[in-house]
Amino acid sequence: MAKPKALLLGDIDHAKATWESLSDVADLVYPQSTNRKEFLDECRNGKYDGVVAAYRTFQSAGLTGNFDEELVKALPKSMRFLSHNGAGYDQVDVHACSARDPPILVSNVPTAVDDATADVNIFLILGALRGFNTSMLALRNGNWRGKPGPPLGHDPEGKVLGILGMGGIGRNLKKKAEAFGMQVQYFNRSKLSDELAGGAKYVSFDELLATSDVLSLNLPLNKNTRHIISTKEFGKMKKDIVIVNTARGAVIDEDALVKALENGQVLSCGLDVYEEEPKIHPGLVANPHVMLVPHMGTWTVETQTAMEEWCIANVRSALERGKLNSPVPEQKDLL
Ligand SMILES: O=CC(=O)O
Repeated sequence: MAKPKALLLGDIDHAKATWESLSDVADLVYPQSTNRKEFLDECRNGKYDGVVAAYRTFQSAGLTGNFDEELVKALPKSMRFLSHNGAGYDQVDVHACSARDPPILVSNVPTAVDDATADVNIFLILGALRGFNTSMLALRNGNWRGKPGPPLGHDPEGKVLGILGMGGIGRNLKKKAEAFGMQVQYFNRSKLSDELAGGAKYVSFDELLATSDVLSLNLPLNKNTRHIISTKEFGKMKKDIVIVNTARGAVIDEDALVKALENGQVLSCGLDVYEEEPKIHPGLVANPHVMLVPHMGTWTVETQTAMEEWCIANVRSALERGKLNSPVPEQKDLL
């Protein structure tokens, strides 16, 4: 009997041997196309017929575009599983995957990303509180600390950290921030159990905005969270708040953020993610009070390896057991 096929969209850099070991249960197939149109043509021309599971990376959107309704409809009927390499899966229209007949079940990578992302979060919190960017820029421009010298920074000790979105990364960040003496409060769609909250105070969204010294965005991007922080929300915050985002750029309205920085409502911010990556709002690039990292939350050998292994394990499980190990929560009714 012919083996099922497994399709790779994007690159595997660390777990190559594990990917290749899937050839004991599947024929491994790779796209020849170099853009979305060609990929859609390949799908429609039957090149991927027999593909049961696909593995995709965040960067593969450069080839296929987002997994939107058009793409989902073009995929072969044989395809039942999509293993997405990333915690955030806003590039995948899960609703379209569920609605297709037969549905495509989607998995993501929770937990493996938590430590590295929360580390970048802490780096950005400390950097933005201390205002390191101005003097780091001055030094590289040959001006030592710049003139008239950098403004004094602020200690994390005793500051209130508001975490918006208390999933795995938010909870990991909480523990790290407490080691720096920060007091943690959070808002989440639902209150966590005492055990998961670990003593962090649950507050309303408005209270989080009004009483945090540092606000960290740790929630997924979806239609309910796009621009969850915009002009109205900045207006409810403490003056001189520090904003940090390692989630997805579009949870903040970048235009509104630039204005809030310019009018002094926001003291400084630290960003790893942007609304239109790899483009960055010129108002952010121009502002020395903004720490900018080019989407590197999970960019470590250890974490990238763990994420690849995780996704391949999802593909193997799909092929061998007809089940994903870490299905996305939106599809729990389909399982
Ligand atoms: O951005 C990184 C991820 O979603 O894992």
